[in-house]
Amino acid sequence: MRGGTGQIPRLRLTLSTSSFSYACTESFLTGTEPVHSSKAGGGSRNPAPPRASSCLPASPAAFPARRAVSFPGRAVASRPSRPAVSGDVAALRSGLAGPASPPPSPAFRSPRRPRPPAGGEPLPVVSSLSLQCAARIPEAGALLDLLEKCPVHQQKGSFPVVVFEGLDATGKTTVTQSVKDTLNGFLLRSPPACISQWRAIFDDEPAPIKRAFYAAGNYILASEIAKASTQAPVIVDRYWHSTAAYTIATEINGKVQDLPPAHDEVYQWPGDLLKPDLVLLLTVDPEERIRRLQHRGLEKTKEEAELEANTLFRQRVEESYRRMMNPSCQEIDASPSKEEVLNTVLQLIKKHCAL
Ligand SMILES: Nc1ncnc2c1ncn2[C@@H]1O[C@H](COP(=O)(O)OP(=O)(O)O)[C@@H](O)[C@H]1O
Ligand SMILES: Cc1cn([C@H]2C[C@H](O)[C@@H](COP(=O)(O)OP(=O)(O)O)O2)c(=O)[nH]c1=O
Repeated sequence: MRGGTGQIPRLRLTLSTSSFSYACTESFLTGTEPVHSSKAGGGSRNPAPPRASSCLPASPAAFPARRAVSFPGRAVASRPSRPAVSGDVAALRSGLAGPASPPPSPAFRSPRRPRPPAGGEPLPVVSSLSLQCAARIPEAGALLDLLEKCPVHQQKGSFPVVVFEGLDATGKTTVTQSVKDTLNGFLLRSPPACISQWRAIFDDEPAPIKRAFYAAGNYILASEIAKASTQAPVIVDRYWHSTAAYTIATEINGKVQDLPPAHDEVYQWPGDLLKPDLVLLLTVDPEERIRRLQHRGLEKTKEEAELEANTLFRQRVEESYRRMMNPSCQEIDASPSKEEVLNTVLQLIKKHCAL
């Protein structure tokens, strides 16, 4: 069924009254089995691991050949030309290409539907949306399959969960690996390893679809965090704050002053996403960051190219990080040596987490 007719995907980014989520994921069904957590190796960027069996859909037949289908949604999905600033903010709040009015309470539209009654069929709208998504992007179907397996209410274990955020080349990969080694913990990243092989595919899609991928990745990652945090401290390289900050900075053009004001609901953590204990935001001055980027010499993602070319974009991402709430980010100057940064980080973790 997944390879059905070329209907228009209904992937929508929705920013509603308490946070934002992705209407594509309205089609995500709920399930009961947690996704297995993986002990990440760290160090390598954008890993494309062999398909982990625990994360795979049931059969390769689930992946019909990709078809080039023209996509009217593109017009909606591409970055909007800049209307009045207040219009941008209103669009962010009420939903890009989303419903004209905010959804009824509960205000936050979870990427997932409530669990269907035991043994019950998925809601018709759910299955039809899911098929629409999957018809054009087979990997979307596989993503839905994975999300189905994640429990709806994800409980953190007793060990601390510490997230590292920051612009590219601020030192996240370096410090997360060292903290993981020091604390003998788990190192996980967003998007999680089990879906990272599809990242290039979704990165080439219009913005709302791409973001739906990252948003879904956070929920899949949350199940891995939930499981791992019952066994050891969990270190996370990017999580919801990245998805939110890059989305806001992309959808709002212009200067930092044009961002939704501090305390706006767009900076809120989603109500149904497992929260970390501590979020550390690594910052370095722009010159040092460029030096590190050049030294690293890896192929650039679109966001990285944008960050390099566009000072305002970089400022908007960083400022959006600073405005994130509940949990907010604790900023760390990551310009000193690797050893000094590690020391600062470890002290903060000791201070804020029960270790
Ligand atoms: N504190 C530091 N001082 C100097 N160089 C650093 C420091 N931290 C990281 N680097 C170097 O900067 C580059 C980018 O770091 P990386 O950890 O890959 O950043 P990110 O994961 O945030 O993109 C790498 O070449 C890394 O070795
Ligand atoms: C996790 C995540 C990353 N991104 C972007 C930010 C980065 O510019 C790009 C690459 O992220 P990443 O692979 O984590 O790069 P790095 O190790 O250099 O930090 O993807 C999003 O736009 N949304 C997200 O949810």
